Amino acid sequence: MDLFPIFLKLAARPCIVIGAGNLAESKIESLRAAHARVTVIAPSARESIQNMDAAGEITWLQRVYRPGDLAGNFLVVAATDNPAVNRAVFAEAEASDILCNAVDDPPFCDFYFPSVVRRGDLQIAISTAGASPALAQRLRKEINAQLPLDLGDWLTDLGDLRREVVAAEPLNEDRKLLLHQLAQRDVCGYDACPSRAMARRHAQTNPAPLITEIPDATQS
Ligand SMILES: C[C@@]1(CC(=O)O)C2=NC(=C\c3[nH]c(c(CCC(=O)O)c3CC(=O)O)Cc3[nH]c(c(CC(=O)O)c3CCC(=O)O)/C=C3\N/C(=C\2)[C@@H](CCC(=O)O)[C@]3(C)CC(=O)O)/[C@H]1CCC(=O)O
Ligand SMILES: NC(=O)c1ccc[n+]([C@@H]2O[C@H](COP(=O)([O-])OP(=O)(O)OC[C@H]3O[C@@H](n4cnc5c(N)ncnc54)[C@H](O)[C@@H]3O)[C@@H](O)[C@H]2O)c1
Repeated sequence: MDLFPIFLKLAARPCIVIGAGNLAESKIESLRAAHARVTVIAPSARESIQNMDAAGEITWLQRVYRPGDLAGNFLVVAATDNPAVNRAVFAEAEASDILCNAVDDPPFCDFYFPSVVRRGDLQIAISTAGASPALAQRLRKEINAQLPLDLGDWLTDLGDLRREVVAAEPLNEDRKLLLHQLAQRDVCGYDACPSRAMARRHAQTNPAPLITEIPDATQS
C-alpha cells in the first residue's frame, strides 16, 4: 500500500476522539503532544483521561457518540470497544471530509498511526502500512536504543545556529556546505561555542547582500 508520509501541524486544530479507554489514551497523548485541541466523547473514561479533563487539557463529554458529533473537527479517532460505533464514526467522517482513524481497523482508516522515536523536534516515524505493527514497534525500540538522549537539545542549538547562518549568508553552495558541516559537529547554546565561532568566520567570507530599497520607477 502506498501511503503518503507527512508531518501535520495540528496546533489549536479541533480534533475529536470517540472512546476513552486504553487505546484512546495513547492517541489522545499523541494529539496533545502536537498541541491539538482535543475533545473526547465516551460514557466512561480512564482515570488519566478524567484527570486531563479536570486539568482543562482536554474536553471530555461524558456520553455516547451521536451522529453529528464530528462537525467542525479536523480529524477524528474512533477508539471505542464497539466496532459498529467506530464504523459509524468513519461513515460520518467520510461524509464530512474529516480524516479518520478507526483504531486497529484498517479498512476504516484514512491514516494510520506510526511508531515514533522522539527527541525534542526530531521525530522518526515508522510505518509498515499495517503489514506488521510488531515490526514497527521492534524498529522503534532498536532506533531508540541507538539515539543519544540529548539529541533533542543538540538539535535545538543546531537549529538556532542554522537560523543565524541563514540570516547572515546568501542562499548559495557555500552556505549549504557550511550547514552540512555544522550538522556533523558539536553545537552548544553558548555564544563562545566553537561551531558558532566557525559559522561567524564563515559569514565574513560569504556575506548576505545588503537589502536595499527597490528604486522608485517613477523617479528618474
Ligand atoms: C504503530 C502503532 C501506533 C499506535 O497504535 O499508536 C500501531 N500499532 C501498534 C502496536 C500494535 N498493534 C497491534 C499489535 C500486536 C502485534 C501485531 O499485530 O503486529 C501491536 C504491538 C503490541 O501492542 O505489542 C495489533 C494491531 N494493529 C492493527 C491491527 C488490525 C489489523 O492488522 O487488521 C491489529 C490486530 C488487532 C487484533 O488482533 O484485533 C492495525 C494498526 N496498527 C497501527 C499502528 C496501524 C499500522 C501501523 C503500521 O504497521 O505501520 C494500523 C493499521 C491502524 C492504526 O491503528 O492506526 C503501535 C506501535 C506502538 C509502538 O511503537 O510501540
Ligand atoms: N487494548 C488493546 O490492547 C487492544 C488491542 C487490539 C484491539 N483492541 C480493541 O480495540 C477496542 C478498544 O480497546 P480499549 O482497550 O481502548 O477498550 P476499553 O474498554 O478500555 O475502552 C472502550 C471505550 O469506549 C467507550 N465507548 C463504548 N461505547 C461507546 C459509544 N457508543 N460512544 C462513545 N464511547 C463509547 C467506553 O466508554 C470506553 O471509554 C476494543 O474493541 C478492543 O478489542 C484493543
